[in-house]
Amino acid sequence: MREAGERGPGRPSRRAPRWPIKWQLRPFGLGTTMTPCVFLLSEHPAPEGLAGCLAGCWSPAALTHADVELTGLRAQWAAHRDPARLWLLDVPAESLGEQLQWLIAQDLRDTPVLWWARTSPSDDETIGDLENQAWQAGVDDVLWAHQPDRHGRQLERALARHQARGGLGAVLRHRQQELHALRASLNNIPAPIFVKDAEGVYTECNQAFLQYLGLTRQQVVGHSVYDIAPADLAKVYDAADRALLASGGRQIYESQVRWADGHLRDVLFHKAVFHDAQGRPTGQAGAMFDITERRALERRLRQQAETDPLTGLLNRRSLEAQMIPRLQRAAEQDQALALLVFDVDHFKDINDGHGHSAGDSVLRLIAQVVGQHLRSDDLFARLGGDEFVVVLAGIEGVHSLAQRLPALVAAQRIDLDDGRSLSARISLGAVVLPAREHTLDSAIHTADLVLYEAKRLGRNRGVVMDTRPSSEAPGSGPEPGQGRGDALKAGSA
Ligand SMILES: Nc1nc2c(ncn2[C@@H]2O[C@H](COP(=O)(O)OP(=O)(O)OP(=O)(O)O)[C@@H](O)[C@H]2O)c(=O)[nH]1
Repeated sequence: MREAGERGPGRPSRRAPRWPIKWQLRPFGLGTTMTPCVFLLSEHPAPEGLAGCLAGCWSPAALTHADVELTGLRAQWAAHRDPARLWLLDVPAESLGEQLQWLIAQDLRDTPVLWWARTSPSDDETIGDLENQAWQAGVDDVLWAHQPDRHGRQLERALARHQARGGLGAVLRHRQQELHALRASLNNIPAPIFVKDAEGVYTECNQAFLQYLGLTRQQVVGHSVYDIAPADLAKVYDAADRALLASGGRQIYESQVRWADGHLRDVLFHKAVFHDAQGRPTGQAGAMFDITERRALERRLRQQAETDPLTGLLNRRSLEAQMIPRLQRAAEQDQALALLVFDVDHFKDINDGHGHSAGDSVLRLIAQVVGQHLRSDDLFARLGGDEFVVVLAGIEGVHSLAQRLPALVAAQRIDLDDGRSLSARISLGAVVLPAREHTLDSAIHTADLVLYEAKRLGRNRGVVMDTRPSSEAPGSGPEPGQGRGDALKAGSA
């Protein structure tokens, strides 16, 4: 039996009968060996010609196995299903396709199916149409009742074709074995794998996929991402699927997937489209790779690379990186820049007198106290040793902050492990720089000069220098006690 739609064997030749049908059927294996064969009979009453011919060429033993049954076919079939029998199925012409579908469902695809058509069309065109229709439906050949001289050859041809290709059933069995092996392989792959059709419906997945999501095969196959994933993630997958199908190629992207335990995991998707014979995208196959641990490690490494391990503040390198867009924006938008630099007074004495770890505690405490008085968009970094820098998001409040911070630090007491306690002081230099291009280094250098001034003035204080020319200063004028144009303002804690 051919698969529906397969090309037919072509029109039988119209030659004169050569042998009686009995003789023609004998050599084709329809004798004692009983090649399984299904005849679809198109009309009532029974085509006795055919039945008679077949009976005549059958050995008596084989004939006892032959069912010549013209009605109640499906019930008979279900009761006596036996591929070694000859089946004559009564099929009206109009339901030929339907009957073939039913036969296909019976997995009889390695059995030749011939249609005994008792219709006697008058013209070649009608014959051709009906034959085409039959071949399209999957019939191996059409035996016209009014052309008995051809039947032997037609039957021979149909059987030979089946023998030559080992029977479509064998091919299907082989394919089923391949599919089985493929599924077994997929199930052995630890990465979750899935296949979806062009509408985004899952058609296949492996065990790892089911385990990863904590779902059963029934919950996945036949369903879409909207059935198995949280709505927000399903939208992401759906958009990616559509983009992939439109591109017709491959896709790699990162997203998250709700794990079997309900937690979200970071996942890398690798997907590719597959196409039909005409090159149309018919679906996609993909694999998921869990990158949660890798992402966490990357985050840790990035954090280590960007932060000062003692205080958790930005280090100099990441401050530089974050300052690039800020300095650029300040230059483009004519914004002044406010920057504070401070260090611990006589820090060496703290280290020498209380030990290095006491010095570390002082640095940590200062970072914590100062950090509490900054805004989230201010940048706070430890430049190294006991030197810190703050870049304010705006210049407002720079004077009060410069004066408050030394006092806030001085008010802290640090309890040491040996029961003693100590306090620390800081000196701070702040600059307000005019709106033009600056580098971080030049800004820090200017602030450092102001910090030295604070040290010179006796430490434990903040000094502010506003380097803006008065023309750039806002109309509000300086804050009380604030100088302008390279003026210094010092305040002690
Ligand atoms: N505990 C500790 N000490 C450090 C660290 N890094 C640098 N230091 C010490 O910090 C001290 C810095 O001293 P300086 O800034 O040169 O001088 P100072 O004693 O603070 O004096 P002034 O700045 O003039 O007030 C040195 O003794 C360094 O060894 C660190 O991570 N932890």
